[in-house]
Amino acid sequence: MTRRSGPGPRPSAGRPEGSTTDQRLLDSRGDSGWVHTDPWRVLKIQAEFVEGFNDLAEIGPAISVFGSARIPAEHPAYDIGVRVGAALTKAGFAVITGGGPGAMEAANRGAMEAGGESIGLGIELPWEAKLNDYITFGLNFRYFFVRKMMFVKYSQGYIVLPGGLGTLDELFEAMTLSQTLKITQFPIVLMGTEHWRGLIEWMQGSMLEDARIKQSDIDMLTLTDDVDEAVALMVAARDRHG
Ligand SMILES: C/C(=C\CNc1ncnc2c1ncn2[C@@H]1O[C@H](COP(=O)(O)O)[C@@H](O)[C@H]1O)CO
Repeated sequence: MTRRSGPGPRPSAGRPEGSTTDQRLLDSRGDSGWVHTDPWRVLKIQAEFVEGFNDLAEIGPAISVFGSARIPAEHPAYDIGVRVGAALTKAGFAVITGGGPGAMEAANRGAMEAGGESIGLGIELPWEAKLNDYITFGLNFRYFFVRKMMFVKYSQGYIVLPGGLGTLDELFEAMTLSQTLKITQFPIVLMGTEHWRGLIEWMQGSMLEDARIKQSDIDMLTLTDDVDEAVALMVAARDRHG
């Protein structure tokens, strides 16, 4: 794992050419050599947990903001991300993102420009993926699963902007953890009614209709276009539960 504090040179993901650490752990079908090295990987994984716990332990109340890595700064959702980051800062939260481009950069930018703590938890990817320029403290993880746990552990709620597979992964992990009471009192706001309405309707018409989920599972989501409403929900949860 690599670390960056404040603006300045960004750490590279620190990986050899051609593959990532996650790939070497997960994508090793048929090569029995890996079987013998896998146990030793635990030490690397452990080290990543230890460093993450150590580096993030002192951050105050924080909210994670997720969303598409692929939107340009001209996209309307980018502006929403900036406003979300700024409003969370003004409400006293640190802002945590995946540290990448698009919606992540937008939320980090809003937080940093508002003078707040802007945290990026980046991930080693097969292509050059740098932390964005609006981060006051950044970490680059090798393992997706370690990084995903850090988002949940060190934030008090999620604000989720329109996104793709990565965003859905982060959203549904939090929903599953809430459903199974692994996390409690964890508000999840979906920003962008146009983008998210179809998903909610499908959940209602298919998953709920077929009794695969309960209404309370859908009710854990708040759908809005209003940045102030999204942040007010986070503030209310913080005030209720400290
Ligand atoms: C697409 C490009 C770079 C991607 N870089 C990323 N850096 C950090 N985190 C990322 C990146 N891509 C995805 N993520 C995580 O998933 C979510 C966004 O994924 P989506 O599929 O775009 O919805 C995001 O919240 C991150 O945590 C090159 O420009």
